[in-house]
Amino acid sequence: MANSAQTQELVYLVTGGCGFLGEHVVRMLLQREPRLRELRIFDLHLGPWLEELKTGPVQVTAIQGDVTQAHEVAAAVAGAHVVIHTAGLVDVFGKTSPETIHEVNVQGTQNVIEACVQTGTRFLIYTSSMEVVGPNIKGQPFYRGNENTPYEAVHRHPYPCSKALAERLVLEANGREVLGGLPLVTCALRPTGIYGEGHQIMKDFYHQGLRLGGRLFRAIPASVEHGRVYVGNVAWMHVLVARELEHRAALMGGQVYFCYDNSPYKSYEDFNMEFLGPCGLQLVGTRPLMPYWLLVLLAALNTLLQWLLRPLLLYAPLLNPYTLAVANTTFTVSTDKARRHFGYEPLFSWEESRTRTIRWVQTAEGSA
Ligand SMILES: NC(=O)C1=CN([C@@H]2O[C@H](COP(=O)(O)OP(=O)(O)OC[C@H]3O[C@@H](n4cnc5c(N)ncnc54)[C@H](O)[C@@H]3O)[C@@H](O)[C@H]2O)C=CC1
Ligand SMILES: CC(C)[C@@H](O)CC[C@@H](C)[C@H]1CC[C@H]2[C@@H]3[C@H](O)CC4=CC(=O)CC[C@]4(C)[C@H]3CC[C@]12C
Repeated sequence: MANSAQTQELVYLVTGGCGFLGEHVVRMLLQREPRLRELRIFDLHLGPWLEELKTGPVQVTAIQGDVTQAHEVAAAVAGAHVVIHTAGLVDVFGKTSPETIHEVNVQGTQNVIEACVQTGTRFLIYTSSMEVVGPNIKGQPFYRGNENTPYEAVHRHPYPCSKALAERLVLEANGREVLGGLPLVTCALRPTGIYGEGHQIMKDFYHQGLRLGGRLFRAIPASVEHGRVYVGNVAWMHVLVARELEHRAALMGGQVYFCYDNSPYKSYEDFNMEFLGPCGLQLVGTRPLMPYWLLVLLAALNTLLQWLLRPLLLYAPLLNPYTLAVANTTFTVSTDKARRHFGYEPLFSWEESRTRTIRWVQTAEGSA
């Protein structure tokens, strides 16, 4: 791609391009990748907002498709220079079966890899997750760790298991020969908890607070740090990796990079209050209002209720044994690998990220 710096001749494919992160990646590419000729957006559910993107100089091609269907993936990948694979089932609430999570997140990723090999696409960026590392099932803290920090990554939950398997497939595919005889170059990005415009869980917390008279009740000690990263900076890292991967293939190929920015280290609940507080909510309690054993009991009760109600309706509350365990285990990163390897610097400051997110919560709720 070296000779296309001045001309618009690149074709990118973003899988999951209508999702929370995917939409930001799509918009960031249109704003900040001048070499784009065509941007393909592949998703199971296409958003109506895509229509507004079709008026610009870049050809925007919306493709309704399923990553579990190899032929649909191959048709979408054929002719693309770069694939950014964000599509996945982000389910830690028991909404879908473990089999479905595996089929989408693992088999779907395998289908993307094979499509690149069979059609000659050389650059594949995979949206992995912090969950590939932890928190592990032993609840061991990962305190401001980096990509080389020793940590026993042991999982049981279908979601982290699927992300870990998919990431391994992507990294192992680095160097495979693609159609045309050149090597496939892959890398994986590991966001911590992404926040920002479009974050459904943030909206769920907001609605929960409204239902409780403007109050949320602390369940997790403030001392338990949880890594968070602004969606715009995650999108920017994807764009930057896609731009640099060819020229720095020897350094970046087969590598993993945590997604990070200058968002502060706080507990998950305290971090959310950076946005929900200015929207009128209050977090009650400087310490957890309930003993941990009671939270464990309530989480287990939610699992029982989910199972009992499943024939009638989907009951998927925020509190379940997995989300409680994850929220209650410190997991934060401190790294500069992305800066060292491809010159990444956050595009949005903490102040900008916070303001944009507050504005979104306010308008999203206002529109609702
Ligand atoms: N939300 C977060 O805090 C984090 C997310 N990630 C990863 O980032 C990626 C995007 O996550 P989000 O934007 O939060 O999720 P999301 O659910 O908002 O977006 C996922 C997109 O993938 C699409 N999709 C799902 N199944 C599909 C299939 N079979 N075929 C085609 N498209 C399909 C969905 O329609 C959706 O548009 C995922 O791979 C997730 O594992 C990683 C770390 C943190
Ligand atoms: C009910 C309370 C215990 C409340 O504090 C629960 C919060 C809980 C819903 C979230 C706490 C940590 C979140 C996860 C974390 O950010 C890592 C993630 C990475 C991903 O790839 C997908 C999302 C998630 C699993 C994220 C999901 C929500 C939490 C478990």
